[in-house]
Amino acid sequence: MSRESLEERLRAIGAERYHDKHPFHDKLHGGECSPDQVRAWVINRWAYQAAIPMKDAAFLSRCTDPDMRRAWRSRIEDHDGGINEGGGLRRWLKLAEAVGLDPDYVASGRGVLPATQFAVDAYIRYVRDMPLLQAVASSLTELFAPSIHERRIEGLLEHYDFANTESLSYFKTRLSQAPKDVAYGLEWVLSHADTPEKEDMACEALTFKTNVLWAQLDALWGAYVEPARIPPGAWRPGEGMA
Ligand SMILES: O=C(O)c1cc(C(=O)O)c2c(n1)C(=O)C(=O)c1cc(C(=O)O)[nH]c1-2
Repeated sequence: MSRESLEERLRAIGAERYHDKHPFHDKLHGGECSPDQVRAWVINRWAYQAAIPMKDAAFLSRCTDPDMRRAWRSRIEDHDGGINEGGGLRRWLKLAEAVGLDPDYVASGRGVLPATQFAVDAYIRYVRDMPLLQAVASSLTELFAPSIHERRIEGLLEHYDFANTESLSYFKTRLSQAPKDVAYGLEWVLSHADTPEKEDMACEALTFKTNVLWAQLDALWGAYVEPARIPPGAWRPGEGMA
């Protein structure tokens, strides 16, 4: 198989399985979420945001090539940022504040749905334990992220009063960060997946990751969209407000 055909296979996985196809995103971007459904999304998505620098730290801990570590470490800087200015995580908390939540409540991780926590923990473990090729390939959902971020910025600005440049700064910033990460990750996967078995491994990793993302939205839908069924211990409307 050629590099081109592997890239085609990877893109086909995104076209079929990426979470931009999930009905929760249609509802969110189309202005059909209630304020509490938006809050539930912000609280649960925090769990994913918080896991990302942890999985990247797990990645760095097993990476023996200094050049690769140098290229990869900016991912942690993007999310954690410096002591004073912070990074993506702090920008996410701006969104939390804008939708009426107490940022300390969101940052505590309390109220996150059990299935969401299982999914994000599985992502950290996957990156820590699987062959490096799969650890890298699992990040390639970011090939498809800029277009969903663009659609989200547009949809939220159109439909919700809380949306403005400050509250949506997380997504705006990702528009320039994600392409640099994914260009590196894709090139690395295409040049290291040099046997049919390794190509399959890369595709399996990307499929696994689309499942991590999809499972989070299924959990959200089951808990907060009618007929809503909020699991014990998960966030209930009214809790964690500013
Ligand atoms: O809003 C989204 O749909 C979305 C999806 C993804 C993704 O595809 O994993 C990421 C992000 N956002 C994101 O903001 C982000 O920083 C990010 C890092 C990673 C990763 O796997 O390393 N994915 C994503």
